Amino acid sequence: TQTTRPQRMLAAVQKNATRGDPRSVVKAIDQFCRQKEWAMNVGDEKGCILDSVVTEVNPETVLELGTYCGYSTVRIASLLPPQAKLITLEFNPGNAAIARQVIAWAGLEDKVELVEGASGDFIPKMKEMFGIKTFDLVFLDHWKDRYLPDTKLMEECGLLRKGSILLADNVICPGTPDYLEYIRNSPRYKSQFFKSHLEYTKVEDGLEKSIFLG
Ligand SMILES: O=C(NCCc1nnc(-c2ccc3[nH]cnc3c2)[nH]1)c1cc(-c2ccc(F)cc2)cc(O)c1O
Ligand SMILES: [Mg+2]
Repeated sequence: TQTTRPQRMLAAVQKNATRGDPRSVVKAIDQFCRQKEWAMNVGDEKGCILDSVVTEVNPETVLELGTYCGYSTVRIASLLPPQAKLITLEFNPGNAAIARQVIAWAGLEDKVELVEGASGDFIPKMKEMFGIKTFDLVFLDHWKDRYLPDTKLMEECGLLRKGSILLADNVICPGTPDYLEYIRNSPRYKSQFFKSHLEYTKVEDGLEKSIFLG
């Protein structure tokens, strides 16, 4: 029977990457997406911007919305300090199953809590489920029409503190116009746009980095 693209991506990781070596997992996925099949990972170009933000913030608590196959999960988790925790939310059970194996191949399962479900259901439960008070860094990479409602929900649930950083993928392509309008005009945020390209293509895209001012 026909395999799925995430399954073929995992096979490429298991064939070409070294167990316990996150960089080799990232490289294997980027090679698969460039040479074999495009897939919606943040990719190597935007991935470098993601890496620099993670390194700068040096977060103890991270929330990733939209795990997909775990590519950005591995990039982020590999840069975290020892006690730090990354919670990542995936809606599609099939993708979540692949992501767990990609994260395990990278040897990062102890730093990552992968939750399957809808952001609207889980964001209000973060405190009680994981003992999280606030997030130092949130990486938004899930459904593009959920960025704005979920940002408002995180504000309402008190999950953001003065200085929390939101980093949003795909603000140009596929685009998140309502989120950009809100975050760039809100007095509660200071935003900065990092121009880049849609993963593995020449199509224009970029990341929006926003600091919550409290
Ligand atoms: O849809 C995307 N990413 C979303 C995956 C996801 N993985 N998990 C979720 C989730 C998780 C909890 C949720 N709770 C409620 N909705 C949820 C959705 N969403 C996406 C799409 C593209 C893309 C660009 C150009 C094209 F021609 C086609 C596609 C590029 C990208 O970089 C993306 O990130
Ligand atoms: Mg994306």
